[in-house]
Amino acid sequence: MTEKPFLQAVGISRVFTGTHHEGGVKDITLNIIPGKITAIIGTSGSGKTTLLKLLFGLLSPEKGKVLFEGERIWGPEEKLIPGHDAMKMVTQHTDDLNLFAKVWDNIAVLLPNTDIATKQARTEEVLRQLNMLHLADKRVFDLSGGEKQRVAIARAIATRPRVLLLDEPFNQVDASFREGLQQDIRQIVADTGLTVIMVSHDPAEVLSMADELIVLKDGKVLETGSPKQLYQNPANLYTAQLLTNCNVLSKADAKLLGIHAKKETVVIYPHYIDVSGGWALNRWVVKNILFKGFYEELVLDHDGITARAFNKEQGKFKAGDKVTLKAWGYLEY
Ligand SMILES: Nc1ncnc2c1ncn2[C@@H]1O[C@H](COP(=O)(O)OP(=O)(O)OP(=O)(O)O)[C@@H](O)[C@H]1O
Repeated sequence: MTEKPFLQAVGISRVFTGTHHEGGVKDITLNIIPGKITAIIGTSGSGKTTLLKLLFGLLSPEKGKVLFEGERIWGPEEKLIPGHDAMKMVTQHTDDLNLFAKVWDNIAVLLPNTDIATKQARTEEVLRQLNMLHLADKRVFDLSGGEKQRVAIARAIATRPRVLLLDEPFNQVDASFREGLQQDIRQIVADTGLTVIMVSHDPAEVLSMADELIVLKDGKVLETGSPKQLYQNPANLYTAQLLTNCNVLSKADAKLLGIHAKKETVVIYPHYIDVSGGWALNRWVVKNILFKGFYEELVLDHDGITARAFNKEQGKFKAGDKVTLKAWGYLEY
């Protein structure tokens, strides 16, 4: 017997027609890999949240269907409580928390009273997984935004859903907290086989957290692949620009970095550019130097053409220096 696909979208569309533009998603077919983290990425308005809501059952597709292990996911027009029991969703708003109850009770309340020992053990386990055990007796009201977000995720996984959908869950969380939470979610996925589908704007986040990326453009899937594949070899310029802050030059301008491309548009990641101060081909001028911690970003100009390069030997250049650029890697479109 062949195994049923896990979570599938089959030709789903949901289009919103506005006065100036059309939004939503159009004719999407995809398979979510079980036990992995899939991130949906795309520019603002590309349909990420719409796709997440369709997968979860918060929206009904106009065309096509969403299937969980072969079973249709019903939307709000079709079922009083839409979606599937095996799925839980967390957004950046932690609305469903009981602010005046303790962290412990926010989790425990979701678990059945039939076996108190099991209920206690599960609440403790979930709080431990999210590094919240030391805050168990605090009221949610007194927690920081990042801690509240952890409680929201703990609540979502308490009843052991098989799929967790996250819509920009780390938006309100500061950088240091964010990294810890990302690692904890990766650990939970590794330990429990939970499947996570997340929407994120942050390239660093999706690159380090996801196993699989779905790139959306104008409501359609443009490409899919692992973060490494799509970072190193994106099939589309759009994807390269989503994942990196890259230089995009014309074929003619790229010659100024020693590139002889065949196609019209050349993408060069800033860390693929060597900057040297030799005499021979001093064509570029250092316009600005931005301190970035362990490296600096050089903003360079050549008669109105701008390029950015990273330099780890801080202090080597100053504004106004004439330099030579040599790219040792590039992509062309
Ligand atoms: N309920 C709705 N009614 C009308 N238009 C909608 C509705 N929901 C979404 N849209 C439109 O559909 C498009 C896609 O929206 P969606 O929220 O899915 O995009 P997104 O990629 O998640 O954007 P962002 O990154 O800005 O959150 C947008 O143009 C949006 O205005």
